[in-house]
Amino acid sequence: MLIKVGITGGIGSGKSVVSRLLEIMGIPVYISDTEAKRITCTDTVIRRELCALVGQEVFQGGELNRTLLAEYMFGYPEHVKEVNAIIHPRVKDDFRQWTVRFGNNGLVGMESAILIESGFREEVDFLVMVYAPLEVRVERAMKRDCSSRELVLKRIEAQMSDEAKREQADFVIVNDNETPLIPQVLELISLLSKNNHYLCDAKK
Ligand SMILES: CC(C)(COP(=O)(O)OP(=O)(O)OC[C@H]1O[C@@H](n2cnc3c(N)ncnc32)[C@H](O)[C@@H]1O)[C@@H](O)C(=O)NCCC(=O)NCCS
Ligand SMILES: Nc1ncnc2c1ncn2[C@@H]1O[C@H](COP(=O)(O)OP(=O)(O)OP(=O)(O)O)[C@@H](O)[C@H]1O
Repeated sequence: MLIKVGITGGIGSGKSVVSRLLEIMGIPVYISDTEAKRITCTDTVIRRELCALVGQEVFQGGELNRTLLAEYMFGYPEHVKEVNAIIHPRVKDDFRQWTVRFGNNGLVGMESAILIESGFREEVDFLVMVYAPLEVRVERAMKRDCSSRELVLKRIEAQMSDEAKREQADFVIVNDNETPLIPQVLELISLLSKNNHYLCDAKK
């Protein structure tokens, strides 16, 4: 059986770092945000529906007007729902098609900050939450995005809380700059792949 593991966590928790480690260890990971952005720019049905919802200007010269879409969405939870109802079903289909290429064995990942909110929980067999304390996340996001504390906190407030994510998760990876990260990722792989055998028996 192909085992699908979801990787979620708030801004700056370290999802991308964990996904990268999994990829280095040979586990393909579907990065939902990247794929959602690709699909949004290429899918004609999404284009048509987004134009009908937001206005024709949402695509300019064939390119998505990210500023306009961001202005339309952020701060308006109803708008976020409407936009996600257009984009996320296509992402779900794309993820399902992506998994087919890996056959019926092994382990694959799906990374998304909004995995639970987007209704992708049922798409994965296990869910891992990457956790870091609030202050660590704020510092990391500010440094990475050259962002202000206020902006990072505003984005954090708009996301589902860590407590709510933890309730839905099967495992927590602590990425707090103190707990060693790689042993946790190795243990996760080992736990999830206990039925996958890679080593040949020397006696057979
Ligand atoms: C709306 C867009 C144009 C804004 O782009 P921008 O470069 O300004 O912001 P960025 O992508 O860095 O996102 C900013 C923050 O908003 C959150 N966010 C992004 N998209 C969504 C979404 N669809 N629903 C809820 N939160 C979102 C991100 O987690 C991030 O913390 C862009 O995020 C987008 O194309 N989103 C659609 C893709 C998507 O649904 N991604 C979410 C993961 S599946
Ligand atoms: N254990 C760590 N040690 C040092 N730096 C780290 C560690 N974990 C994450 N970082 C750094 O913190 C920043 C945020 O990490 P990352 O991009 O993986 O978070 P994320 O959860 O994917 O965030 P977002 O949802 O905003 O994309 C990055 O610059 C990353 O290199």
